[in-house]
Amino acid sequence: MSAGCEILTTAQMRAIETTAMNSGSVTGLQLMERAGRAVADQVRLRWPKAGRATVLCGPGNNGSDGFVVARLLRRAGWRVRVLGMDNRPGPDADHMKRQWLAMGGLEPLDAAVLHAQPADIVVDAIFGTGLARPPSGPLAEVLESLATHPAPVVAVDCPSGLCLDSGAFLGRPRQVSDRDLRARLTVAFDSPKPGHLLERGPECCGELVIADIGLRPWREARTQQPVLTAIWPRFAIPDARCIQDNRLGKQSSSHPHKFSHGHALVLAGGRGKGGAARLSARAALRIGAGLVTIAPPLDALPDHVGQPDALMRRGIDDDAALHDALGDARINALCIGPGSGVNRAEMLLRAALPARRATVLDADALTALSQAADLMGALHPACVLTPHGGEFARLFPDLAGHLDGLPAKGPAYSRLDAARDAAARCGAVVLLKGPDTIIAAPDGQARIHSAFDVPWLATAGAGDVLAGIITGLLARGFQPLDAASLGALIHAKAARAFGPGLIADDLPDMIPQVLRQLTCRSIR
Ligand SMILES: NC(=O)C1=CN([C@@H]2O[C@H](COP(=O)(O)OP(=O)(O)OC[C@H]3O[C@@H](n4cnc5c(N)ncnc54)[C@H](OP(=O)(O)O)[C@@H]3O)[C@@H](O)[C@H]2O)[C@@H](O)CC1
Ligand SMILES: [K+]
Repeated sequence: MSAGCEILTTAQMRAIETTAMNSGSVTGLQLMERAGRAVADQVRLRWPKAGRATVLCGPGNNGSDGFVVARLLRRAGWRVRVLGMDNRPGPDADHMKRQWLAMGGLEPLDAAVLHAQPADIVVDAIFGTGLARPPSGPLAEVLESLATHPAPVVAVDCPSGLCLDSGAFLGRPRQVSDRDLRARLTVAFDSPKPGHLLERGPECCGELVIADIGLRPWREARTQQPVLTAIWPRFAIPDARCIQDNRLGKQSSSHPHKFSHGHALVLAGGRGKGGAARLSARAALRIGAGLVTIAPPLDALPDHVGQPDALMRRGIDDDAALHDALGDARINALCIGPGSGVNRAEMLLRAALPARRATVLDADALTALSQAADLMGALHPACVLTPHGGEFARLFPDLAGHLDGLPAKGPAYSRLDAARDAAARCGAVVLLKGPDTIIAAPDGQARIHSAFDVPWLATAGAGDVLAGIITGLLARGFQPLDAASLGALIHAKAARAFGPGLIADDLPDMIPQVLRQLTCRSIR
């Protein structure tokens, strides 16, 4: 699967910047000038009529970018105030500051000064990738008062205080707060960073633009493959790094047969409890699994008659019956957990995991896993775990614990770190659900999928549908990391296409429309 756009950590970004400068082909001053120009250009694009800008410049290079923005906006006819610090910057930063001082003044970076005069925009260039600890003293006061400032905020690289590796505000609770600094627009450089997409990042960055500052040759010269990518990123990016996957709609042979698209087995719960598994099974059919069988206990088979007719039914009462069913090697993907009940899930897992088929563990299967330590040891690389935050905390309490409390220093431990650590520990793919869904593989590869714009996806049964989509993709032969990533993408796209008012039952039937969008040429 083409994996979308690469995400760079702040350390990787710094390394690329250093390599570029050491090559002698580009200087730090040139990079700063390009960064500042990119921000000024975006401001002028959105506010074509010159107005009043207040630019807040911090102690490091983020602040230097701010001085460039101030200079370029002044040249473009804006009335510009700059609030800055009386610190001793490095030579490049000093150069940028002097260039500004040749054309304008410098007021103290102070909350009262910020509010002393009105502005049409405020440019936040206080902290960027170098934020190392929670802001304190007067800088913290400026940031607090900026959060309630009436003018739109344009953030240079990120809203200041946001840790670009985790998406948490350093020194602040991780939950949503009225005191969060929310930018209207964030202009970041070269590549998105994890914090743009995780936790508070997407909401607080506002519109995110990734600006090209000429570092591409050094980014591409690195030998290692990207290990962290954004799936179907929804931000503007200046190059063609976002490639779509064309394999989804393709038949796997020139004479396709239903078995060439796999056979998914969805284990269901007892009488009257089959709805969740039916949602999963319907989604597995819609995503294109060749055959889908729903398997409740024998006495619950009548619950599933004709829903839908394409669904096959088979009674599976116990682990022995599942073991028998798995004698058919064509059954190549299992879904265990939705509506199954915890005891039944545990029994089924004991039979299923040794068979080493591709297996999605959701809902009750995750609870069963958290209660039986030996099952955790039976997981294998073809398993996909799909916990939400609560299930994750039951499965990996120590990892979830790292996310509690105030993030005290950067880079803060992130949901990405937690998902990666969990995948490495259990040897399976972990999809940690949320508005920022993270999909992590045991080898460290990870993907982030942001779906902050579809809050109506948080509806009963939506998780069962996701489990079914992933199971169907596994049946079709997608690797676990790809199946989980594409599953998250298609699930959110289906919800987006339906719009508010969605119930989980609507999701599977939106899948054909999403597939047409994703693979329009190859599916026809
Ligand atoms: N990478 C690139 O390609 C390019 C990057 N560019 C730009 O550079 C930015 C990164 O610059 P940067 O490394 O100087 O970091 P930045 O965010 O300005 O802050 C560091 C300063 O803040 C200080 N400090 C830290 N925490 C603090 C706290 N809580 N309270 C108080 N002080 C604190 C810290 O001091 P120290 O920790 O040493 O005390 C240091 O002085 C990046 O975001 C982008 O805008 C472009 O110009 C060109 C291309
Ligand atoms: K900033």
